[in-house]
Amino acid sequence: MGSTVVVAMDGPSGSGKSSTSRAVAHRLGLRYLDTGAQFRALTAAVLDAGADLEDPDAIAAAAATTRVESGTDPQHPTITVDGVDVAARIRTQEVTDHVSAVASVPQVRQRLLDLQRAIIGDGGIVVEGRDIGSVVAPDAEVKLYLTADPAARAQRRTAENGAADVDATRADLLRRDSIDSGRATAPAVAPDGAVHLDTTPYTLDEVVEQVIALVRQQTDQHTDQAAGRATGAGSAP
Ligand SMILES: Nc1ncnc2c1ncn2[C@@H]1O[C@H](COP(=O)(O)OP(=O)(O)O)[C@@H](O)[C@H]1O
Ligand SMILES: Nc1ccn([C@H]2C[C@H](O)[C@@H](COP(=O)(O)OP(=O)(O)O)O2)c(=O)n1
Repeated sequence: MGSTVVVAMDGPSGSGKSSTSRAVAHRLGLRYLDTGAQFRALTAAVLDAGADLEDPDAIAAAAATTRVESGTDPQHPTITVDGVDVAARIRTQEVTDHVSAVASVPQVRQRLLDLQRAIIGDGGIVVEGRDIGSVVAPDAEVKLYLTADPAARAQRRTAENGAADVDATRADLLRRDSIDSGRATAPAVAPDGAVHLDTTPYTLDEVVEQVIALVRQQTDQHTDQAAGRATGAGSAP
């Protein structure tokens, strides 16, 4: 696999972005970046700083001095805040409850946008989130928009968390969908040019196979186009 490819994977919670991205990156020898984990990490830092979560300026100030680092090995992704491992902390209900509010603050998004683009660098990476194909990497060679029925998403999340209350999980997913897609800065959208994949009827393995086939097809197309440009193929004599 060409090591400069960027695969942008967007979609709502529980659509399968993380598990699909990690498996695809591992299979294709690419790096992996979970941008949701970065927003969760800044949220944990903002909570620890005791900032007023109703006050965007207070959130921005608390986030401004926080150093977030992401390890991009798809088999062992890591996330630290000021050098401290926060992998478990960012999955707590407290962080989940507040992450969409923190992610709505423009200064928070700008700070992470700079970091995300620095990590993407020359590519060779699968990046997942809500604004990857639209804002972070609009020139990505491969753009995917994953969805699934809310019932399936809630069922998946409930099983993953070992929680009992599917209805509460579903309500929480829909609450975050609404904040994420309604915010003014970089709202969660289906990016222009993204291939829409409804994962509801497919197993994770089936989705991974479909995405790998698409990445191969799209990157072959790009290679063909580049070769065409190099030889002048397709242009007027
Ligand atoms: N196609 C699928 N079918 C069934 N379960 C899936 C599928 N894709 C992902 N899952 C499971 O659903 C849960 C949420 O998936 P995840 O990849 O974390 O979604 P997202 O990153 O979009 O929130 C995980 O436990 C994962 O193993
Ligand atoms: N690129 C991104 C990634 C996540 N976010 C926000 C919106 C999401 O509700 C939270 C958490 O994202 P995450 O991908 O961890 O959420 P789930 O694992 O799907 O529950 O962060 C964002 O605004 N932009």
